[in-house]
Amino acid sequence: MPPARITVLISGSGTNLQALIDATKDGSLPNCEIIRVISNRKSAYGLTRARNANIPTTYHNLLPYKRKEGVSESAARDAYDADLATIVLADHPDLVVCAGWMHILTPSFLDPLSTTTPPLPVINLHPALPAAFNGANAIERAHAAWVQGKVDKTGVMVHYVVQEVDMGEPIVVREIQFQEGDAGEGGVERLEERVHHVEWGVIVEGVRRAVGKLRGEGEGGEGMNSSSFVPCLDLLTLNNSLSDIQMSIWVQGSQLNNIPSASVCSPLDSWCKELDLMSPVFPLDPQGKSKGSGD
Ligand SMILES: Nc1nc2c(c(=O)[nH]1)N[C@@H](CN(C=O)c1ccc(C(=O)N[C@@H](CCC(=O)O)C(=O)O)cc1)CN2
Ligand SMILES: NCC(=O)N[C@@H]1O[C@H](COP(=O)([O-])[O-])[C@@H](O)[C@H]1O
Repeated sequence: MPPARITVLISGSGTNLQALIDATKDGSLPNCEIIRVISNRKSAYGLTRARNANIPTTYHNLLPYKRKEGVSESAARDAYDADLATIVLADHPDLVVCAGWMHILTPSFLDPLSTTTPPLPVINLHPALPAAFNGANAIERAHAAWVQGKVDKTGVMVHYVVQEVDMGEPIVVREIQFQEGDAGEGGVERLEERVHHVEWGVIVEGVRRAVGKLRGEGEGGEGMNSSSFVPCLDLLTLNNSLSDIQMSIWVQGSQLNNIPSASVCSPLDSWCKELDLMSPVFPLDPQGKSKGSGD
């Protein structure tokens, strides 16, 4: 079977792109190839990561569209997105991954992809739980809600992209419990660091599942212990210590319940091992410099 062709959209440092690049090389994302990286920001360090990995890159900026005489903001965005779809479709990818893409995608982009045969799926990494903090700055907003006592956890998900922002069907969801150390000076930054470490694993698992689904490999995707796999189990809640994993079960974005890991049946244990979630070692920080900022 030829490798799955993946196009990645970025806007910033590209640490999640780097996690995908590393995964295609170390075997944790088997038979997948990143065929192009597209950024809306010229200075995005993710473009450097792509070039270092010999992956074709495209810089697709919105400003020239907005500067055209007599063109409204929405018309400019439509034209921009239509051209983005043309760029993407020219490579005949199997999957598009938004890894920190900081534009809301309009139907001018989504419609051409959904009407190809087969439809070209778009997935997105979002640093929040389903329907919790949709849109930009989700980590900061979740932290503010925790400080105000409104939430006791946040998380990361990969979901299918639909027009309604961050409301597409979740593919993988992982909860993150707030910690005492998230309060006070530097609390947001400490939370962000934990969120990013979780993201680097979740984005790989999300792509693996989306590719598995494209290939008709069932819920868990290739390599999962699918015979005993609990299909609806998409979520692991890691509280402060890995030794005490709380399992929550989400189905189609709705949380069903929390069950203490002690009562977890063996298939889940094997699933945990399969995903290396029992290990205290999260995915290594993708190589390359620390998070930069987009321009
Ligand atoms: N139609 C969709 N587009 C996008 C989705 C989606 O689910 N449906 N996911 C987002 C990613 N994203 C959150 O995960 C997100 C990114 C950016 C914004 C946003 O408000 N962007 C502003 C501009 C911000 C900037 O340029 O700095 C905007 O587009 O006006 C919201 C959500 C990817 N797109
Ligand atoms: N709403 C989308 C969104 O907030 N995406 C976020 O952008 C960052 C990209 O980091 P990276 O450039 O280092 O991969 C990630 O934290 C990702 O969750």
